[in-house]
Amino acid sequence: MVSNNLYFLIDNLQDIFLVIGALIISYIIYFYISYFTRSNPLPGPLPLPIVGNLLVYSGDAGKLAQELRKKYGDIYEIYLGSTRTVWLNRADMVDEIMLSNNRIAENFNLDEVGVSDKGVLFNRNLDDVMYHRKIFDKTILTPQFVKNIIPITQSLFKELESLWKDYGCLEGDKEIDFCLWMERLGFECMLKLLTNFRAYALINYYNFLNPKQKVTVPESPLSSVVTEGFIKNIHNYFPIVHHFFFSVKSLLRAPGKRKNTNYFLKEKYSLDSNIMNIIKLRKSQIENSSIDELRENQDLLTQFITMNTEKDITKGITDDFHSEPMSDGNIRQNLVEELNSGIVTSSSFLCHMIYFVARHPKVLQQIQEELANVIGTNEDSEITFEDLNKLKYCRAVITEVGRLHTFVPINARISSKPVVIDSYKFPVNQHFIINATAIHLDPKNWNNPEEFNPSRFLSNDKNTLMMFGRGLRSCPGRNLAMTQLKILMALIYRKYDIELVDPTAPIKYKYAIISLCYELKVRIKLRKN
Ligand code: HEM
Repeated sequence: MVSNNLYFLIDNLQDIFLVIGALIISYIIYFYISYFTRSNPLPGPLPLPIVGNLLVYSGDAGKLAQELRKKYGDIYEIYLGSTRTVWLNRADMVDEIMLSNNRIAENFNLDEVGVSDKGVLFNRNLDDVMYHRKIFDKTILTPQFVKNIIPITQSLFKELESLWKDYGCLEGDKEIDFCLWMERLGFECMLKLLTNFRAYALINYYNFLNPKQKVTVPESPLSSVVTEGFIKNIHNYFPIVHHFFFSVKSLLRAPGKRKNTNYFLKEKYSLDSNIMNIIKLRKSQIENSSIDELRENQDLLTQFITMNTEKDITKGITDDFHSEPMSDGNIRQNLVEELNSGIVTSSSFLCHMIYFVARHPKVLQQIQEELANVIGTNEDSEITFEDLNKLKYCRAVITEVGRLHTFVPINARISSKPVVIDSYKFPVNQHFIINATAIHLDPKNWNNPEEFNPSRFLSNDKNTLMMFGRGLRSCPGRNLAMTQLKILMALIYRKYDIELVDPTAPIKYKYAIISLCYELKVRIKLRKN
């Protein structure tokens, strides 16, 4: 009896395997028939079913884009999972497509981390995106808002200098990791600017480095927030998105991937709950304050929370089509994106600038001459918005760093109408990847593109520059970032000499949507004159 049942089971199992095998083979045949008969075939590696070309992806999309360009030319196609993406590598190819307001297709796993239906960067709800962008245009993009970062950065830089002094690293003989200090400075500046809270990240980091001579951390409503953990969450935000974006959904939990997937989900959860605690705290403060008290400080968080409520302090930045308050999910995600971009992108950028300038003494000399001419020789004087506007060479240095080392090396758009590129016709909803690095290093656009030469931006028009993207989805923090980078440049270079511990080593960064610096060992010394 038992052996009869066993034979029956084995017979049926064989049938089941045969059916599954036939289905798989049919799918593979169907996949390759569709592939070889697709319209507009472009050069590119042969994709595999389900994973597409993701198996060739080793973690750096910027480098991959360059390698593929060498092999396949200015336009080629790559399958990210089952999505066919067309990669564009020349400035004249991207003009029209950059005007589209749509960035991310459905099947990139971003729903898993809750970023595709909230905020701006990866949100697929275009009505929400454009609404949030309108709000940004009336807040973070305005000169009134941007100006606030100047006193905040100057005062926090003084706090940093005093900690550096106590730490004994201003004599030029002690190594520090500039990247970690700048992330914490950026964190305090952005937290203050966007939420009007302090978390004392600089002091906490000093205490971590110097456990025997701790500095007292002042009382703060955010004292329950563990700043080092919070900063790690923020640092990890783009790596989280990168992990999910460049993975096939069915393999996210496969051995070898599962550990990272779980780690990143935990980090995102922790980031969200830290941000939610800040929102709850501000909401309770709003409940207990009059509208006049709230008007005294126009931080972004209070504006997000009060818009379209009876305590609206925003002077109507919303529009006629949106009469509801912003949802908690959108407040949270917008704040995550602003904080993250303001902290990690700007501090990584600053580290790259320090690195380039340290390797080009003539550029440093010109920066210092401009600072002396515009701001004067008093190394502790207040720096104003008007001073910063006169720093043309410093601006050129920042722009040249952004060109030579493209911070967002590849960018994405989806066509919102049919488009013709290089005589290929593409339908609506075609996914494009724009290789900004290739455009920044194209000899057709730039003389000696591999050379670090800030002076090119004193005369050259910047038509093909993609440092802050382009079109309706260009970076809304561009004015803020420029101002903050200039003020930090001024505060650092008018007073200190910075030496790379290993001047011959390449800078340490990894690709994670942006180019994320994770270590910059330097020695700092007060300037002699
Ligand atoms: C050096 C610093 C920065 C660089 C190089 C940079 C670069 C970029 C780039 C290339 C994009 C994509 C634009 C496009 O697709 O056309 C972007 C988007 C964005 N950036 Fe920045 N950014 C910086 C700083 C900031 C700051 C300080 C903030 C805000 C506080 C910010 C907020 C954003 C947001 C919210 C988006 C998404 C916009 C959208 O999807 O419509 N960025 N940034």
